[in-house]
Amino acid sequence: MYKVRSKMKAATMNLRINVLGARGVGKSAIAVRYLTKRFIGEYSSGLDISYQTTYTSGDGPVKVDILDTSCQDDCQASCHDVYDADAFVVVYSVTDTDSFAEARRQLDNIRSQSQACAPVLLMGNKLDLDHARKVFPSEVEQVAEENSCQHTEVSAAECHVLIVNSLHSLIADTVSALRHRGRSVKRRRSLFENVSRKLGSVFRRKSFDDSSPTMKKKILRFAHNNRHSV
Ligand SMILES: Nc1nc2c(ncn2[C@@H]2O[C@H](COP(=O)(O)OP(=O)(O)OP(=O)(O)O)[C@@H](O)[C@H]2O)c(=O)[nH]1
Repeated sequence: MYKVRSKMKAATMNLRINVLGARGVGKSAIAVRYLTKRFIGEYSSGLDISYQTTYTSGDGPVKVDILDTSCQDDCQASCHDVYDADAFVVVYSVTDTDSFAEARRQLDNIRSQSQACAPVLLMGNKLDLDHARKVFPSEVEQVAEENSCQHTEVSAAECHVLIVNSLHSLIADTVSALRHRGRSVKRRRSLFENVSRKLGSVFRRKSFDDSSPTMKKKILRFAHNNRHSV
């Protein structure tokens, strides 16, 4: 009897996450924080940038394309491409009610497009400016519930931990949703942009440990409420 060795590799899954939201809410800051753990303060505006990273799930590697959309608000609302993704991060600023209204419009658009069931993370940014908060948790919870999406609040300026945990949770949900729907392999055009190598020399490292005591408290409270580990 001969032993037959299978050389078949587990299929690699590709998925795309689009980051949407009003201008200046911190979409680029969040994407760059997730990919490099760093915050540089100023980011190029007016261009869609696609980044690629690999997430390791229990069933093997998952190639993740993150599209940081940067078109005008009215363009985002009408541009079909921005809704062509497996999952979405919809960003608003906790200090800006207009940006939250724009986030609601984006959620409506996502839910009325072909990706109506795609996992969505509603992300309030600029939590370090909590003293100037204009968007309150009760209304966010209601909108998140109406749209069946996860929600969290972060500060791209202060800490990467919640951003990383929230995005990993979104990716894990997306992988299991796609596997449930029986999609093992999906190929998408991807543009690789190694932001770490390109911008690494000008980044200033800032982590949870560097955060102020007040910020640490806020982060721990949100981590507890959202069941993340810091
Ligand atoms: N205080 C504070 N400022 C932030 C934070 N995140 C981003 N910013 C600032 O907000 C401004 C806009 O950030 P971007 O990441 O360029 O925002 P964007 O949504 O990508 O902007 P567009 O590409 O023009 O749509 C920059 O000056 C950032 O430094 C944050 O968590 N806290």
